Amino acid sequence: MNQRLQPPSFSREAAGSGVEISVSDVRQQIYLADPSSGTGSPSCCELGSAFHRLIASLLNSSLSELSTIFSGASVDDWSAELRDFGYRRELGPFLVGNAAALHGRGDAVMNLWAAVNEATHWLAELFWDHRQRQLRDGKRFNPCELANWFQAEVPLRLELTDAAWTQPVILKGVADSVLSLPGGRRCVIEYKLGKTAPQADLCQTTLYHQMLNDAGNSSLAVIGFLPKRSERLIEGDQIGDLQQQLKTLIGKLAGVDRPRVAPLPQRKPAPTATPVVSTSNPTTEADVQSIAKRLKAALNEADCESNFVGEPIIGPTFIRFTVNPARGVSPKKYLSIGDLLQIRLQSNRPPVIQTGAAITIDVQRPDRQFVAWDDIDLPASDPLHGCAKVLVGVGLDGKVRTADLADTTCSHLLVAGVSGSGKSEWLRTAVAGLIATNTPEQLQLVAIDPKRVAFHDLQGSPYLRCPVVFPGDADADIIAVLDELIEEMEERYASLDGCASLAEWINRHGKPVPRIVCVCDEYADIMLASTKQQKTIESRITRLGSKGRACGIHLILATQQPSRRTITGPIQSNLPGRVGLTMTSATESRMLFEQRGAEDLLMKGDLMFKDIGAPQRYQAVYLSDDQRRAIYLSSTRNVPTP
Ligand SMILES: Nc1ncnc2c1ncn2[C@@H]1O[C@H](COP(=O)(O)OP(=O)(O)OP(=O)(O)O)[C@@H](O)[C@H]1O
Repeated sequence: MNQRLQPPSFSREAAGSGVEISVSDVRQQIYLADPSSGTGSPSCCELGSAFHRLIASLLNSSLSELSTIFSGASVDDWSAELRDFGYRRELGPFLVGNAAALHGRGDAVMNLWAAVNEATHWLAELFWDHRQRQLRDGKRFNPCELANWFQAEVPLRLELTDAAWTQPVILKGVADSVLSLPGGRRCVIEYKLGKTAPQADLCQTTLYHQMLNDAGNSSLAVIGFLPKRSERLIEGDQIGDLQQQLKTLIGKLAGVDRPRVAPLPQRKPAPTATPVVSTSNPTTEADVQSIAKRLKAALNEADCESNFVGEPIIGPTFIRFTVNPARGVSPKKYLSIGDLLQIRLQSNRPPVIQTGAAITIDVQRPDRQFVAWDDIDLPASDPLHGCAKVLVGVGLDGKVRTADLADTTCSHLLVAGVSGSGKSEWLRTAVAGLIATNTPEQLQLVAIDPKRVAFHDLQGSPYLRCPVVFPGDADADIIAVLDELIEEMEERYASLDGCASLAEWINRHGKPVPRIVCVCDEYADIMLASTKQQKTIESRITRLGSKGRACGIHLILATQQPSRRTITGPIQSNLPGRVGLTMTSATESRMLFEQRGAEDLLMKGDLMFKDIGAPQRYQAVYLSDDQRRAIYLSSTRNVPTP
């Protein structure tokens, strides 16, 4: 059964003066919104536990055992000895003892074995490096010293409070491992076996990190072992925004946040845009009541008897109704009645229906409003750093949503949508937002434009790092452009001089270094030119995606065709922020968000955005051609600095 369709059931308990919630609950909720992992089946869980026991047991070995294991002459010898020892002590007995339960699960067992190989090699390398350091310092190699720095299965607890919450939340969980380094620094480590859910794993580790008392002086690492080892190490001071977003999610899950009802926004239509359904009268409260009545009747007709929860919320593009299914009605059923609701509500497209803690039904607003640039407040800009926030759109609460490129959860963005969905407009407005909040010393743009119309107006802008690249022109060399960015990235890393990030370097030296944003419309057109080109471009994107953020280099890539051919594994995992405009099918929506829904969006800048948790719906900001040109060609920041 599709787990996403079940309402979440959290192990919420009243814990004296607060609501208790576990880190696994939070992870599960993020995972269900983005279920790209294969975790969850009992046999896999059993293998996962065996894997964790194996690592803990290796690290708990005695001095004489470790000395024997590490008596060989190379790191490969150490790795082989460690693996064989682990097999004899933990894995072999586990496999024999569970032979019946593992019958028919040969693939899973082979995966476990591959992960054990990767993990023992990782440990062998750690011990080898430690030995080199000890020898360099004139000390005797003592493997137990390093092993003792690891503490396995560490129980953690944290009380969270917030002025907007009705009561505190007690967060509990058990971290896989805490590494205590000399000098007091600590690192939370989560070991991941099998295909990981990167976002859920990062969030889980971030919470454990926050639960350490000395979170400011510690870091976190998520280490995956399948199909190959992958390590993601993050310094504590880089995850402030993620922690804040997680706190908001926790407040919701624990049911302690106070509900908010947004006022009815009446925004100016954009000069060139026409409403989806023409109406001379703006939506009134009476109209909303009438739509609610028709919706209720249609739900009853579809055997989805529902109770309406709270007031409908009116956004610029649609009206959101929140409902609870009556007893006996499956939440899954709502996902199959979109076409009927569309007919009964006489709208152009089926409503967007999302299931989760409650069911939301987004009905097209009869007098669709567009969000004009002049009506929004741009994000604040720091006098030294500028601003790394990209305009995403305006939400149901009337507030502007931004994607912070400095944040790990959306350091690079993938944008997708059919022709006419508003993709190019979104990219152009995103670029305008960045220009308006930075000086040319704080921001440099690299624009790649296969359609030749998306960034035409940028030519001549003082923010361009190099002239706009028009693939197809004789002198346009995309690979060379990406290679130049990689070279810049490596140079920046080399000159960080002990600073954990570019931001820290800028603070230390008190002068700006430009953030570089490479924005590319229709990247799939370029990538799919040939198999060789695909591999080459993919490898460049992977390098920039995995290492670019810390030194201020970011990618924003757009495509009309979100398919397996264009959103390949490396691109999926290295471009974490997602902007989805209208798609042709639910399959495409799943490609980007792991859930359906984007196929029912209403074109013209109606979009979903996802960094952590479930995707949220926004209306993109509209910028007229003249305004955009003026912003592109100006050389000063347009917003006041705080
Ligand atoms: N945020 C917006 N607000 C209002 N109208 C919009 C918005 N974004 C796009 N539109 C309207 O939708 C039309 C199509 O947008 P756009 O050219 O960006 O689509 P696209 O997805 O890039 O399509 P293609 O790939 O064919 O170029 C625009 O001409 C504009 O009228």
